[in-house]
Amino acid sequence: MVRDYSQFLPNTAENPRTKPASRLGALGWRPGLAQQIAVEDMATTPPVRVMAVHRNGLQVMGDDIETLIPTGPDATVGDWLLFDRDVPSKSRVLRRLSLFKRRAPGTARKVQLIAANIDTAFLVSSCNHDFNTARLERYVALSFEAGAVPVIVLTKTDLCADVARYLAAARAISDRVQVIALNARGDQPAEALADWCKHGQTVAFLGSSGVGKSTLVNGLFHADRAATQAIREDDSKGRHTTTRRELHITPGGCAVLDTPGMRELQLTDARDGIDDVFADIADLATRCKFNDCQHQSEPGCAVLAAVEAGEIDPARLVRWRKLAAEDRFNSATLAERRAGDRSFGKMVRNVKALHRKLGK
Ligand SMILES: Nc1nc2c(ncn2[C@@H]2O[C@H](COP(=O)(O)OP(=O)(O)OP(=O)(O)O)[C@@H](O)[C@H]2O)c(=O)[nH]1
Ligand SMILES: [Zn+2]
Repeated sequence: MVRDYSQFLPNTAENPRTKPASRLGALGWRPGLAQQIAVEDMATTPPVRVMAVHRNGLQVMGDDIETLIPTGPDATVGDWLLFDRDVPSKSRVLRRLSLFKRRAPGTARKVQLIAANIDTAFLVSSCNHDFNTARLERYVALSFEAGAVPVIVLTKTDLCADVARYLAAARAISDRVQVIALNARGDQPAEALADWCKHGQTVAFLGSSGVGKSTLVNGLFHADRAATQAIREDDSKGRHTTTRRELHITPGGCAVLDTPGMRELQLTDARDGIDDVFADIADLATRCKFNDCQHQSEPGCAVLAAVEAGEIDPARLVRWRKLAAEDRFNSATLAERRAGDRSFGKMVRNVKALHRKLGK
């Protein structure tokens, strides 16, 4: 059977007038999702996107559908469902193209879905003392792990005398991550983020409170959709102004997520994402003499050799170890944690010792 998905594809910029913009297209519908459903089923179980998660259900939207599905499907904001008209709560969740998740606090194994089908994760930091390399590395690892493309956005360039220094530090994080710097309050955001905010794309903003996420979202909408509040001048910390967890579609057809939950993301099962950020170190580690090399003091350790040779920044090695340890700890079950408490404590001491040894 030949499937024709053309009607579900976003209109291209070249032919915006050929037909009215498909709502599904603006919502992010695309071939990777369309191939999960037979064309003849599109009418009986039409695709809908989860626009918001409420206490009493999921707010979904599709072509000619806008409704609340009572709690049932194990879905999160950004998910695509095949809407079951007869029994909405039995709507099937489509395979995700990306997924941000975290472990529920308190329990060892329960996974909470945060956001699904995010194409680009804007990792926002301002050019002031909010800037923290380790935190950005963590967000980059999470984004890689989730399957989203991370882009680092440095804000408040208008208040900073040395933007180049922040740019250099952010660029050093990974050569796979683009970095942009801007004044979020000006009219730069829409243009600076345009490459990632095209019709049919879904983007999310991650970053500490007060770094300018809502301001950037405003810039994309050219309107005051997300309320921004005055920042406390003294410590560069913003007040908590964002409380919603939903997708908004810009006039240009880009779905935008700005959710508080994304800030508190823990590293869980993010081993691959971490290795992507620290690809150089992870590569070297495969060349250590011992398979289980801890890169502490083992003979034939390729990582330590590279540090000694000045090829690897020792501070970066320390951050990699911390991130990997955090991931291991968060990913472990309660039982594993208990059993591992002793070795975890030992590992922490080892990292601290390495810290001291390297004079960091
Ligand atoms: N001068 C200047 N001010 C900015 C910039 N970006 C954000 N601000 C200001 O910083 C304050 C906080 O910005 P928000 O956009 O609310 O920050 P947020 O990241 O959304 O904060 P939460 O909602 O708490 O997570 C506001 O007063 C903004 O106007 C910037 O690039 N330059
Ligand atoms: Zn080693």
